[in-house]
Amino acid sequence: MYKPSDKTSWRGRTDLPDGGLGQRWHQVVQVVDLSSEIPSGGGNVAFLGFCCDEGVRRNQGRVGAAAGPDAIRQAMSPFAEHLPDGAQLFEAGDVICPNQQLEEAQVQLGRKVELLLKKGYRPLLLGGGHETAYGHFLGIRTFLKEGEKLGIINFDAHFDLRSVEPFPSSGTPFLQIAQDLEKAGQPFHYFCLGIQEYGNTRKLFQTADQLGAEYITAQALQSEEKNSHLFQIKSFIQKVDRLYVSIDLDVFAAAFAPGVSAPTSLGLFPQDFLPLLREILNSGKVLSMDVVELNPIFDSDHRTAKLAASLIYQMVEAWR
Ligand SMILES: N=CN[C@@H](CCC(=O)O)C(=O)O
Ligand SMILES: [Mn+2]
Ligand SMILES: [Mn+2]
Repeated sequence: MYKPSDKTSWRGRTDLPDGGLGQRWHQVVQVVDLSSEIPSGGGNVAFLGFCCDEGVRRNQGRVGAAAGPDAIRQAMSPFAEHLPDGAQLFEAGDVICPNQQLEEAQVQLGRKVELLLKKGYRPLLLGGGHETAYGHFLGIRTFLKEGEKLGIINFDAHFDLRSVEPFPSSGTPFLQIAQDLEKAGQPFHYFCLGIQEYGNTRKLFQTADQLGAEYITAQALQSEEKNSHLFQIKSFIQKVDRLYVSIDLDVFAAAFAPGVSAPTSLGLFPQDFLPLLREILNSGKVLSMDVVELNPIFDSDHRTAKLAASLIYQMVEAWR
């Protein structure tokens, strides 16, 4: 289920006459093959794709997110290279979900995440539907030290706390995580930012409340109370040791993110989001991140892929 990168999606313009000063991401990104021994990551970011939309299919969504990772790579390719001295970028290939084998693909994804973390990389996963999150968590959980408290920050129009019965899907990952943590006697610290009331039933709000989940709606985030939101985020971060940050692109307004499984007309503007992301990354607690739900089939003019790529540019720059 794992395919190392052959770098074919990393292509873009070149400015050869400018030499080293004209470098772009597609020219500096280095392949790491997770099927063999890998060098230490030295705290650098490694991209890992999850080519999967089986969870979206099961969740009655419009499929296409399996092609998300390559679309994001193509959008990142031409970025001008401004990495800090000594920083490197790594490309760790894809975990691919064949023939509806979602559960096994999530286990495989978890193993690759765990390997990257153990070797000292900062994993940045490219989804895939939001079923990416459960596989991602499996790897994070195995890496965490005994007693370390994990906080999960999910930017999403939806809670993704649906019942795991009759089957797991892109709508269930955070309830799966809550249930796994409960079985292990560990707390579930979950903060969802950008919730749309009309996109979540009373049942989902009830589940969120029962689990002690924190959330801020998109409408509140767009209001003037910016400082109180930053304060709430800081307080959440203080309670935990490590952070897993998940960004579902449907948290953004459909004008910016049309290419997702479930578009959100009244979603966030990127400018609402960036100060929150910076606050989170400045904490120094972020262990691993993902950007999910890009569906290239509906992505007019690659708008959503370009948004995802631009967010990743900011994430790579501010992640410390
Ligand atoms: N990944 C989650 N997706 C949403 C889809 C909502 C919709 O189809 O409208 C959810 O399950 O809530
Ligand atoms: Mn989601
Ligand atoms: Mn969503």
